[in-house]
This record gives sequence, C-alpha cells and structure tokens, in this order.
Amino acid sequence: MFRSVARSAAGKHLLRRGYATESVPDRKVAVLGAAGGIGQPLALLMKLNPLVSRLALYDIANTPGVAADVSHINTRSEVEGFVGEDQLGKALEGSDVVIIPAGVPRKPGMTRDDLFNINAGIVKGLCEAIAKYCPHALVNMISNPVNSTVPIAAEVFKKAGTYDEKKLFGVTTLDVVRAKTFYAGKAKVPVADVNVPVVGGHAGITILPLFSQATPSANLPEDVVVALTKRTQDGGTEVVEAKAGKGSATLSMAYAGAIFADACLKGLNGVPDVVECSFVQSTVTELPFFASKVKLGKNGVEEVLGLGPLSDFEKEGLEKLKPELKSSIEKGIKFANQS
Ligand SMILES: NC(=O)C1=CN([C@@H]2O[C@H](COP(=O)(O)OP(=O)(O)OC[C@H]3O[C@@H](n4cnc5c(N)ncnc54)[C@H](O)[C@@H]3O)[C@@H](O)[C@H]2O)C=CC1
Ligand SMILES: O=C([O-])CC(=O)C(=O)O
Repeated sequence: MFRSVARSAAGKHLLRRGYATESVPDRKVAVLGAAGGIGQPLALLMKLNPLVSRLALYDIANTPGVAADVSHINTRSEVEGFVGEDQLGKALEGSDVVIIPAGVPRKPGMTRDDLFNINAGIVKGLCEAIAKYCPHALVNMISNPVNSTVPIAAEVFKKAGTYDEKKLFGVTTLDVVRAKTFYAGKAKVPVADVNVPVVGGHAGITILPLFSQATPSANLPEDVVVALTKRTQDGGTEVVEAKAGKGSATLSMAYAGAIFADACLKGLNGVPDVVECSFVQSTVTELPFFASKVKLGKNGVEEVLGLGPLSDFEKEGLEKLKPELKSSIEKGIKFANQS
C-alpha cells in the first residue's frame, strides 16, 4: 500500500531530506525487546522516523506502558504494544523490518560470549517466530554475541525453509559510530564529515576499524592509529565499566540501531547508494559471515562490498581476528542445530 505524500507539505519536506521519491510506502517495523535499555530509546527514534507507518513494540514485560507513552508523539506511525509470547505473532505479522535488542546485557568482567547461554535461546525462539509470521522481513540483530546470534538466526531460517541471506544483518553500526567519534577527536576534523569502515565482527579484536580508509584523511601517526583501534575495539567495555553493573551501551546503541534501520528502510524504498557496514553472509574472506560495507536495496543486501586496500597493521589485525570469529560463528551454528 502506498500513501502518496508528494504534494503535501510533509511530502515536500521528506523529498528534500531524501526520504521520498514520489511517495512514501507504508512500512511496518517491529522492535523485539522494546521495553529494555536499548528498546525504549530505539522505539522513540523509530517513532520519529517518517519512513515508518506502523511500529510494533514487543517484549515479555512492560510494553503496554512503553507503547502508550511513545504513541502520544505526533509523528506518522501508528504504535501498538504487544506483551508475552501469545502476542508475538501479531507483533510480527506484516513487518518489513524486525529489530532485535532482546536479551541480557553484560556486567563488568564479562565478555559478550558470556551472554551466549541466555541470549542464544532467546534469539532462536524469536527467529522461529519471524520465520512463521514475517519470513520476508529484514532482520536487524542487535542481541549479543552478534558473532554467534546471526549464525543462529541463519540456521533457524534454513531449518524453516525461509532463509534469504540478503535479509539477515548483524548490527555493527555502533562500532562505526564510535570509530567516527574517536577519529574526529584525534584528527581534529568535524565529526559530521567523518567516514570510517569497520569490518570483521562485533566483539573485541574481531572489531577491525579501517582508519587507513578514514575520510577526511589525516595521516595520523601509527601509535595514534593503534590507540584508536584499541579504543574502538574496547568501546563496549568502556561503557560496561562506566555503568558499573547497570548494563551496557543503550543510548548510543539505540542511535546506531536507528541509523541502521533507517538505511534498511531507505534501501527497501529504492533510495540509491545506501551503504552501511553490517555483519552478513559473506565471501569477502573465507569466513561464512563477516562485517563489511554493504549496499542496501529493495531486497535487503544488494551487494557486499570488498575490504579495499588495507595497511600492514590492518592486514595483521584481519588475520588475528579470523580464528576467534570462526569459532564464534561455529558455536552459533552448532547451538542452532543441536537444540
Ligand atoms: N550489537 C550491538 O552493538 C550491541 C548489542 N547490545 C546487546 O543488546 C542486548 C539488549 O541490551 P539492553 O537493552 O541493554 O538489555 P535490557 O536487559 O535492558 O533489555 C533487554 C530486553 O529484552 C527483553 N527480553 C528478554 N527476553 C525476551 C524475549 N524472549 N522476547 C522479547 N524480549 C525479551 C527484556 O524483557 C528486556 O526488556 C544485549 O544482548 C546487549 O549485549 C548492546 C549494545 C550494543
Ligand atoms: O559491550 C557490550 O556488551 C555491548 C555492545 O555490544 C557494545 O556496546 O558494543
């Protein structure tokens, strides 16, 4: 269904911002885990996105309150709250994009992999429901460990016969957001102008920012690049430690998740040249899943872009990350096929 807005004042505003061509299609977005630390601000940001016409907020508790609250905001989308497994099907039906920030966050001293035992089961259950109720939706996986939860989702969809590798994304946008912010600080360039690809995966050394390709280029000395790389890789831990037991990044993650979902919606709507980094099925390296720049289109992934030229330091980082990323991917695949 298409709602023609081109001639209205709102439509002209959308056209100017690149959010519309002739008309803005109706798009339903579902957030699973919508009452959580990420889920609530992400629900707010998706409510502010003019590309969304229906916003479904699902959680196992507390969603009626979040949905009632967000629904009063005078923007385009209709908001509905769903609570408990009985309502999951209704939340998902008709969704174009499903964003998954459901699951437990880290506490100081934990790795993302320490979340596997709880989050693997949560993600598996949610993906089984996606396969049943909205098999064609683009899935944006935020729940950690992303290096394993994305392979779990792929296996669940394969078992259900609905897997389309173009529609499954691990959200690594927060790594890009951090790399841009930290780089701008050191390079003394306006942060809004900065671009830095981040490849690999989403945990520790598997996060590989490519500062040699950062723009505007600043020719930073090697020791600064090494320090920026380490800070980007440890960005999540920096927040976990600062929150001292009260969870991990939520506000910056909601921002990053909203950017990535917006890119997916723009791609679906046919906006050209939408490119974001994401952890997807890939042939860029020998690993079956890998984060790199991805061009988004009407069916999800239009093209997985290559790595481009790497510095010696980045080449070394790439080789170092492969064993850990491989084992996290295999752990996810094994879990999905055993349970
Ligand atoms: N990909 C990334 O860059 C990032 C990922 N994360 C991950 O996001 C996840 C969520 O983090 P927070 O929002 O801070 O946690 P949180 O604990 O504040 O919220 C999680 C929400 O998930 C809900 N939930 C649990 N089981 C569920 C189920 N079966 N169905 C639906 N909802 C369910 C909970 O009720 C809760 O409201 C964690 O795994 C965290 O590690 C966090 C930051 C960045
Ligand atoms: O570090 C964590 O546990 C949460 C996360 O993925 C991030 O902030 O990048």
